[in-house]
Amino acid sequence: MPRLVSPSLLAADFLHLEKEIEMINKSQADWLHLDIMDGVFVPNISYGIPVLESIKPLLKKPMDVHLMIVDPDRYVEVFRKAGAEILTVHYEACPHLHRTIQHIKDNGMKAGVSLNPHTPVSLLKNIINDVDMVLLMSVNPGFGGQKFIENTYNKVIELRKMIEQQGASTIIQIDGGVDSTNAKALYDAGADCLVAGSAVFRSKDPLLAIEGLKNA
Ligand SMILES: O=C(CO)[C@@H](O)[C@H](O)COP(=O)(O)O
Ligand SMILES: [Fe+2]
Repeated sequence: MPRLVSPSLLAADFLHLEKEIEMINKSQADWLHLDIMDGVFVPNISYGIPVLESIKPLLKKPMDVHLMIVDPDRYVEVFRKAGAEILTVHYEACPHLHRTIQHIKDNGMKAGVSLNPHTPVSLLKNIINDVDMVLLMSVNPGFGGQKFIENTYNKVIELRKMIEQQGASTIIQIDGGVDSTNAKALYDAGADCLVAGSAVFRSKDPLLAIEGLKNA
């Protein structure tokens, strides 16, 4: 199984984004995680399209875009044009999830679906073979720097079992409160990709923090 690390830009120094992107390029990070929040689906507003467009020419890694917005279908083309390679939508925001996933794939991107901490993994049974990635939220979406929810381990194990039983090749991504204290246990439980904001950008040595997560 791959061990991927996708640092979340939400915890970066926004006054010096160029420096932060150069650090990501030099690092062992596999992707860059970009959190888009609309103040409606989640009680916070982050950053948007112009920031992604500015970063794109400098960034040498795939853009892993996590949409925490209502009606994400409306913005699929916009995020492809802004440079997204992976586009993840929330289960809770998509009444026609199968159509939304198809829409993302038709635009040449990998499609992900994210579950809030209270949303059961079992609800993915009829979509798991169609998605490239499942993002399990290990905090309530909307903010960085929150405490990891321990029940996430049970969800990872259940999801890994579902993926194997249904012969899918879906990547399991974990997002929220990930750091050096839980990274190894998450990989051991069956996670493929760890998102980390504070643990990377707020650390004294972000390059080392990324290396630590990758080799946990
Ligand atoms: O999607 C989100 C929050 O809603 C995340 O991607 C956070 O940005 C992760 O930050 P840390 O919990 O690692 O500080
Ligand atoms: Fe995220």
